[in-house]
Amino acid sequence: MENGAAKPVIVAIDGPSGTGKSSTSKAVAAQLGLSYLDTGAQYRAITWWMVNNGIDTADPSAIAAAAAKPEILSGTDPTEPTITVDGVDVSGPIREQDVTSKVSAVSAVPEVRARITELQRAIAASAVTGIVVEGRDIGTTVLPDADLKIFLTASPEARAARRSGELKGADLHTTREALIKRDAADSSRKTSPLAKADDAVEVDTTDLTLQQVVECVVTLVEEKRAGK
Ligand SMILES: Nc1ncnc2c1ncn2[C@@H]1O[C@H](COP(=O)(O)OP(=O)(O)OP(=O)(O)O)[C@@H](O)[C@H]1O
Ligand SMILES: Nc1ccn([C@@H]2O[C@H](COP(=O)(O)O)[C@@H](O)[C@H]2O)c(=O)n1
Repeated sequence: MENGAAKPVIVAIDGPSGTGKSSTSKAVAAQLGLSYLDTGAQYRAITWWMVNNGIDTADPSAIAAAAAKPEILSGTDPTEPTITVDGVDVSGPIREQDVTSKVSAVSAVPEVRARITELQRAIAASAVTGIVVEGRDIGTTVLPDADLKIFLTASPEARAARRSGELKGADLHTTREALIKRDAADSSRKTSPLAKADDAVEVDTTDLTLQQVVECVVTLVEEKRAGK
């Protein structure tokens, strides 16, 4: 860049549910002074709006017709990420079971994906030092030219154990089945399914601590920046 400032670095982190995308992305972004975008929160926010406005989430044409209506704003400070819909803070309600069970159906609708993808690209383009963007299709569709693409994985057992710890001891079997069901829906949709980009680095987090995963990703970003 002309003034000698470093070029913004764009990091895409994708993977199935519970592999550690949010925890890793926030920590990496905070450590490296980058912005952070949780794209799952945006799909959850539009799902919350559909439910609250009486849209039938089993009816793709009703979802498509309403997709442009809600105003979704994401705050990208990794130490305090925010999400609002029409000015309302929805960071709590979007994590509730009702939204979780409906988000895959809403996010499969092409008009929803087009709208949210446009928002995501605009946010990434305006990140001054760079950004870590996490989701399901960031490396494949949203930011195919990202400087670094990571695809996190973990066994269903490890992911269920992590989630049930988070949900204060929710039943392991039920949690595992719910994760597998959501991943299957996200991987099999026609538009921009959950997938590893050909040029993504796969990191299996099953036997790694969160700290180890963060260190691994930070090292990969630093190597990229150094042109290695
Ligand atoms: N390597 C790890 N070892 C142990 N626990 C972890 C690890 N990575 C993340 N966790 C924990 O697992 C849970 C899920 O992590 P996180 O929310 O980051 O996953 P995610 O991939 O973003 O999930 P989702 O896609 O469903 O939002 C959190 O409680 C987090 O603290
Ligand atoms: N890039 C993305 C990100 C998320 N989704 C959909 O949102 C759901 C919730 O994501 P979480 O990360 O908050 O669990 C997810 O199950 C997908 O349906 C998406 O489609 N694309």
